[in-house]
Amino acid sequence: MISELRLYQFRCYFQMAWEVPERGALILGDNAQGKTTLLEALCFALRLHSPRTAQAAKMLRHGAPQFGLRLTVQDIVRRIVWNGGKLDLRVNDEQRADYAAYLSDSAPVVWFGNQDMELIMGASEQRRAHLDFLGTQWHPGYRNELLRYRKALKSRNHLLKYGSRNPASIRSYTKLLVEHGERLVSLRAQLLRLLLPHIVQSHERIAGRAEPVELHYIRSTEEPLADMLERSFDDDLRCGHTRYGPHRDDFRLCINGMPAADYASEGQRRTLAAALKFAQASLLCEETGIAPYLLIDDIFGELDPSRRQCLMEMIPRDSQVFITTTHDSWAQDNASLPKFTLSGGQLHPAS
Ligand SMILES: Nc1ncnc2c1ncn2[C@@H]1O[C@H](COP(=O)(O)OP(=O)(O)OP(=O)(O)O)[C@@H](O)[C@H]1O
Repeated sequence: MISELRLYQFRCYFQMAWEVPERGALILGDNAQGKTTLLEALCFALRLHSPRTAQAAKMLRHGAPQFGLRLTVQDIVRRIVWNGGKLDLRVNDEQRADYAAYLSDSAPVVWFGNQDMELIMGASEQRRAHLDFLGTQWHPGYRNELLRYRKALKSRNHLLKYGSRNPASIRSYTKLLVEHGERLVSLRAQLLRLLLPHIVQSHERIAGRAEPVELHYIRSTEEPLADMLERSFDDDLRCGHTRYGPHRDDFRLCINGMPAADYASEGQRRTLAAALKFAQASLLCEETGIAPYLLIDDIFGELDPSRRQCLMEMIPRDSQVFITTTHDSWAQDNASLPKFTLSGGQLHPAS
């Protein structure tokens, strides 16, 4: 459990220290007070991942030269300093050489923000990002394959764009792309198979009735990736980028046999998106044996009281949970978490 968080020059926070209650907290604040930023800081300190940006530099307070995060989890202190484009990662003052070393003993996280409500209908990038964040927390090999795939893709695209006179070099990256791409696809498909029963269960609890839910992995090509990349070589050269592979894959949720993105009502899509998030929490519990931290950003105020109650009951018992809201009334109704108000970058226990 997290017992303390300290921020330094992190987005809107100049300096802040917070003694974190054992069960987590419900954080109430007006718009633009730093609620999402607080959850982002927790997410980054735990997983080196921000759901808002892929560039750590964006988290730097405007005009500041560096930012720092310090998280105490039981008797372990995790510390991150970003300075001049470099991240210094330490656990109990010992430097961790890279992301993988820092993450190796950090607990999983489930992030549930407002934009996730659009997960079913939204762009495929959003669903891939969602799947990859889950995958990297589920299986150590997933992160490895994903990073190697991305590296090969970046190099191949660079050559396609700027080095077209050298097809042999492009083909050497194609080989790497296929090798890591196929492994990544098979891990993603395995992950979706494991996730499905958790979604079915969560969906039934939230919707209050059983409806057939399916989950399909959609490849950007039906052909083996190696064949497709060979066949599209000239077109890729003309376009200057790689048009097939796991970076273009997607997954689709179906309800009652029909794709939810095309046929489900808005309410059904939101229920499915919530089910997907809570399924993620129960899958991570089951697969890693560790209750994930839940970071829930401003979604509860939008839901009716019975649905809120249902979601609260679905939070894994041992999870530490952080919920933000602008809705005073819902915060007052909810007696189960310690409450704080956030204003001007400072947290205060709510009376
Ligand atoms: N890098 C940065 N440096 C300084 N301030 C920043 C930076 N990035 C964002 N901000 C500001 O931080 C403030 C708080 O943003 P945040 O998204 O955390 O607010 P919030 O309380 O979640 O608001 P809302 O309820 O509207 O979602 C905003 O005014 C935003 O413009």
